[in-house]
Amino acid sequence: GLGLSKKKDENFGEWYSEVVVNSEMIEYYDISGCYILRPWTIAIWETMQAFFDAEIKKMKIKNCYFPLFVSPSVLEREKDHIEGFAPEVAWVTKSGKSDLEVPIAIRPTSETVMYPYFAKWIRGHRDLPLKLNQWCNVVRWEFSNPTPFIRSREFLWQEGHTAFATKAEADEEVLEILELYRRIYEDYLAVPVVKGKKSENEKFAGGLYTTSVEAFIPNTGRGVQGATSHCLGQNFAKMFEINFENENREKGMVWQNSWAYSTRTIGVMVMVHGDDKGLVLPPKVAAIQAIVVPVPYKNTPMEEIYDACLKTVDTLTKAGIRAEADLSDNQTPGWKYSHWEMKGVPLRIEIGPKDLEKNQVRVVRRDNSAKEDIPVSTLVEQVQDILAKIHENLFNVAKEKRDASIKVAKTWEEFMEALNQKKMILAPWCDEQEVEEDVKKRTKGEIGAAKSLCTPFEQPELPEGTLCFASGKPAKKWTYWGRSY
Ligand SMILES: O=C(C[C@H]1NCCC[C@H]1O)Cn1cnc2c(c1=O)CCCC2
Ligand SMILES: [Mg+2]
Repeated sequence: GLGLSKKKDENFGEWYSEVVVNSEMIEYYDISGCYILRPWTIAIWETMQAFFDAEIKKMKIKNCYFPLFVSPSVLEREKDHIEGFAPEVAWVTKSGKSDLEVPIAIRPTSETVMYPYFAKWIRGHRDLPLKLNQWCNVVRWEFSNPTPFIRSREFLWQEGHTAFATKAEADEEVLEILELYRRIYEDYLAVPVVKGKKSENEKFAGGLYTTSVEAFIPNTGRGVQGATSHCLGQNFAKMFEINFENENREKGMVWQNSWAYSTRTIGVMVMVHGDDKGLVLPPKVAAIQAIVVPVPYKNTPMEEIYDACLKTVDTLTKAGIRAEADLSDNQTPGWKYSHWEMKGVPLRIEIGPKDLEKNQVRVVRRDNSAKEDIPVSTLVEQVQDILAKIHENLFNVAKEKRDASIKVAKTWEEFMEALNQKKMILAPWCDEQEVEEDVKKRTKGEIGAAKSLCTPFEQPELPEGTLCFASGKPAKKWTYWGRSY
């Protein structure tokens, strides 16, 4: 088929939109901010889900399902939680022709849906820890520019909600889940992320502290919050009276966490790895890892070539590699090459007459276009090795680009220069909330203000006397700053 009409480095927004459509991941929908997720997307989502679901099952976390609908009294119970978000809540006000007595909210997240029942189910310390997760959709009626996967009015996610007798248990789980999110990005999507803590300003208003994995899109110079793992402290326990009787028969409130990753992960992967030929899929999440294409030659009999293609698919499939053959007889090999490149299939395997003669196949990598002739006898192990190399290369290239986008800034001038160069800025900060507010005010503009992205757990050395880049007060920590999605 035809290639992309937009280039990644020239018109990122339109390039992205074209890639997600031409790779058959997304179909646009008639309601703004809503998108159809096609099988090519769901295959990616299911692979990550299989990993994450297995991992949380090892942690004795159980899946459940709570209703989509929330009654207003409950939704508005936790004040800080809701006031900042109220405009984003979608409401059902009618059924058929008649108005509902009381409007019903559609869940934007499920803390308030679940926690009245946590209060009911948790009586004594034997009921703890209570650890639930649900795979569902949520609705947030966002107004800023909708972007497939990155910012949509409905999205798929998992949301974990856990309750413990002690803070120590909650703290430990927050980091255990955060490590799973790092693995989703780095081990499955080949996207480098930074683990860190959100500022007071940026944390989940209803919580005690928020940790996150932060990605970065070099082309737009914007950070993107990849996934979050919050310790809620006892805030919601107080609101919803979730308390228990401990061993000494004392009444105590539970310590809670909530954590989520969403289909936003897929958008980050597209933005980071995609190129001017289309999507580039990391092998672990590719629905098809190797596409076998027959290359006819003048009057050679096609049956032999087709048989070789099907045999190759069979051999690879038996070894656990997701392989398919494109034997459609109404497209040229060249058309097929660009079609499967657009869809981001990591490996193409070409089989023509000379390959038959030499009992070999020609393998072409999607990430760097490298070509290699491989004897059929060692096909499986070589394909497995190449797929592993593709993941590694995608990660390394993305990490180099991300690291090249990081700039250290110690003064306001250096900060502003780096910000305007679309960098992710690592700066010493006094950790004062008003100073962050001030940075937002001073950087406000057409393309959005800068804000803190996270305070990385890996802190560089902070020499005595280092001053905050924004306030000039004594700096307390190194923090990443930047514009964001
Ligand atoms: O959703 C969370 C916190 C928490 N929810 C559960 C999973 C982890 C974590 O995302 C924050 N949040 C974001 N956005 C909104 C809300 C909200 O609570 C509530 C109202 C509408 C918009
Ligand atoms: Mg939001």
